[in-house]
Amino acid sequence: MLQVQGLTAERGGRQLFTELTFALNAGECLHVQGPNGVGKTTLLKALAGLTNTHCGVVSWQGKSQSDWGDDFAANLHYLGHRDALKDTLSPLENLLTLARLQGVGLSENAALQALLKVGLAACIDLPVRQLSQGQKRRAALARFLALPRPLWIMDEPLVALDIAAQAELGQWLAEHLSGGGIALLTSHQEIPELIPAPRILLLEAM
Ligand SMILES: Nc1ncnc2c1ncn2[C@@H]1O[C@H](COP(=O)(O)OP(=O)(O)OP(=O)(O)O)[C@@H](O)[C@H]1O
Repeated sequence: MLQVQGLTAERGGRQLFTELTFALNAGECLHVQGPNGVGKTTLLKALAGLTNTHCGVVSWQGKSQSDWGDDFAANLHYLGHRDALKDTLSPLENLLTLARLQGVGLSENAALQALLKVGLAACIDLPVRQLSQGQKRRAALARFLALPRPLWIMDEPLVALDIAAQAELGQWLAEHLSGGGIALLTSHQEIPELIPAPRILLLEAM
């Protein structure tokens, strides 16, 4: 379970959100909504433990982020505006390198299966710098499928994806949730139908 208690953040001297409190159980998805600049990315980064620009308590499985320390990251995948891929490496090398750096066992065959699932059969060995934006995003999504983690945090995951890939992402999210995973995402686009439907958190300008 992800628990958020009294989360407050400001950026550049401006209060973004204050005293946010909610909990997400296994199988639940939260769609964070709100206008540009309201603080959605800031919230997702705070929940992923990628910023310290906030105060309040974020707990995962009953233990606070600070108590988890560096081990917290192993519970989640984060997809940000940038795809966090090394440009000179192929999608396959990116995936295998990530797994190695994180000390996770991932066979080449399992990595290939994930890359095929995200539709990258034709560019598995190309350096990422030669991929289109949508292909880069697919390559970034491959790690969600190759390295199972219970918490998925996705900032505008639909950006650059074509219609077919958007529908597939909806399917992967649904499978993740039905397997007991938790997901938080932002999207200015309508997200493909999920079962169960996401809960909504609307951030409003303060
Ligand atoms: N590094 C930074 N330093 C100062 N202010 C920042 C910084 N990053 C973001 N901000 C400010 O924090 C506010 C919230 O930004 P954030 O990216 O969280 O918004 P958002 O809701 O995700 O917006 P969008 O829908 O445009 O992606 C914005 O007003 C932005 O100008």
